[in-house]
Amino acid sequence: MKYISTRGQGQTKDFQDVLLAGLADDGGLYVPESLPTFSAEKIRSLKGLPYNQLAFEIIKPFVGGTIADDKLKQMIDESYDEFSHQAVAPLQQLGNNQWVMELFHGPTLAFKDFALQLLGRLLNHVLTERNEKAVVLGATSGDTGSAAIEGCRHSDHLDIFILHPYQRVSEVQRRQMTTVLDSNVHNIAIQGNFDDCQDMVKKCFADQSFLPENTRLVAVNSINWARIMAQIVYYFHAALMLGAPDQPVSFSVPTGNFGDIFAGYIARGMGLPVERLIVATNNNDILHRFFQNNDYRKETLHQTLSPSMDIMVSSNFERLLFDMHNRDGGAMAELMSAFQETGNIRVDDEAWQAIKALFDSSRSDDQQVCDTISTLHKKTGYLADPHTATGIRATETLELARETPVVTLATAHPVKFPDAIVKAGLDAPALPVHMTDLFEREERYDILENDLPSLKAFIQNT
Ligand SMILES: Cc1ncc(COP(=O)(O)O)c(C=O)c1O
Ligand SMILES: N[C@@H](CCOP(=O)(O)O)C(=O)O
Repeated sequence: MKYISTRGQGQTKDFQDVLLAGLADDGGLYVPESLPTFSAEKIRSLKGLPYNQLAFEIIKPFVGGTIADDKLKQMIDESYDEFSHQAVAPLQQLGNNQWVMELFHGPTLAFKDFALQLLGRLLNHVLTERNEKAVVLGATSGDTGSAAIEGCRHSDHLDIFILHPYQRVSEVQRRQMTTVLDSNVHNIAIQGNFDDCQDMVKKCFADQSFLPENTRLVAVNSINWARIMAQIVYYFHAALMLGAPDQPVSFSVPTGNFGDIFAGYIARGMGLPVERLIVATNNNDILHRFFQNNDYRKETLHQTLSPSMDIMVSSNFERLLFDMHNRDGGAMAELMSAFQETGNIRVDDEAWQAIKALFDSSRSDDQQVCDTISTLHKKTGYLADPHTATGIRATETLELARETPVVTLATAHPVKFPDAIVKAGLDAPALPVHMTDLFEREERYDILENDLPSLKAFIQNT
C-alpha cells in the first residue's frame, strides 16, 4: 500500500515511512492512495474473532507487507493484552438499540491506548531494525499525552516530548503524564491552549534543523496515519457484534481533532455498513458549525468540563476535505493556505450536501453534559465521563433511524474527570488499583512560554 499527501506535493511513501513521519513534506497529511475493501462475505468471516485477531485482519493491508506478519501479530497481541477487560472494547446496552462501546480499559483509561500501545511497539520495532533514533513529539489536551508516554517509555530508541496546555488538563490527566519519571520522557506545560501546542508541533515538522544529526522527528498525534489505522478496528468490532454486514450501524463520536470519527469514515470506505456518523462536540463547535451551516470558522477556544475536546482547529478534518475535493491535492493546498489567512472554509454546496448524508452533528454545553451524566445515571446506573456524555446526548437529540443500532464511543473513564462527575451531583469514582497512589507520586515537568524558539532550544538541550 502507498500513501499520498492531502496537499499533492509530498512524496509517495510506504507504511514504515509514514509511521516514522509526521506531516508530509508539503504540510499535508498522509492518506492511503486507495483503501483496501472488504466484501460482505469477508466481513462475515470476521464474526466472533477475538479483538487482537480482528485487529490483525484489519491492520495488515495498511501495513502492506512492510512488517512481517508474525511480528505484526505479536505486537498487536502484546498491545491488547495490556487491556483490563477480556473483550478489550466491551459493548453495554443503554436502551432500545442504544449502546456504548467502552474504549477506556487500556492502561491510561482513554481510547488513545488502542492506537498508542501499538504505535509505541511499531516505532520501537522499526527504529531497532533500522538502528535509528527518534524524537517523538506530541501535543495533548489531556489523553494522548499519557497514552503516548505509556506506549513509548520502554524504547531505547526514542525520547518523547509531550506538550500540554498549562492548567487546562484535569489533575488526574496531568499526573498520569508527569509522574512517569523515565529518563526518555519529557513533559512540557505550555502557557497557552491546546491549539498553541498543536501549532508548535506542526511548525517543528516544517523546520527540523533544531534536531541532532541522524534523528527523526515522529508524530504521535492522529496526524500520524498509524493512529487512525488502529482506531478503525473497533468500528468493525462493534458493528460485527450488532449484526454487520447484514445490519447497518450508526456511531456517535465525541469529537475534537476529528481523528476518531475519521477512523469510522474509513471503516465505511472499506465496506462496513455504517449508516450515520454523528459528530458530538462541546462548546468548541467548529465541526458542528460546519455540518450544520457549511461554516468552518476559527473562533475563541473555550475551557469546558470535557477538556480533551477543547480544540479549535481539527487536524484530521483536512483528510475529509481531501475526499470532498475529489482528492485533488492542488485544490487542497490552495484551500489550506487560504484557511491559514482567513481562518474559515466554506465548501461547494453539492459536496457539503453529499457529506451531510453520512454525517450529522450535535453540540452540548457543560450544563447539558452534567444533566446527561446525571439523568443517565438515574435511569440506568451507568456513569459516563463528560466526553462520552456529549455523544450520548447527541443520540438522544438527533432523529436517528429507530431500527438502526447506535453505538456511542465511550472515549474515557469517568475517573479522569471527577470535577464533572461532582458537578453532575454524583460521587467521584475511586481510582483503579494500578493508580491508587497517583496523588502521592512525584511529578516532573517544565513550564515554557508559548514560544517556538524556546521549545526548540529545550528539545535541543535535553
Ligand atoms: C476522552 C476524549 N474524547 C474524545 C476526544 C476527541 O477525539 P478526536 O480528537 O479523535 O476527535 C478526545 C481527544 O482527542 C478525548 O481524549
Ligand atoms: N484530545 C486529544 C488531543 C490530541 O488529539 P490526537 O488524537 O490528534 O492526538 C488529547 O486528549 O490529547
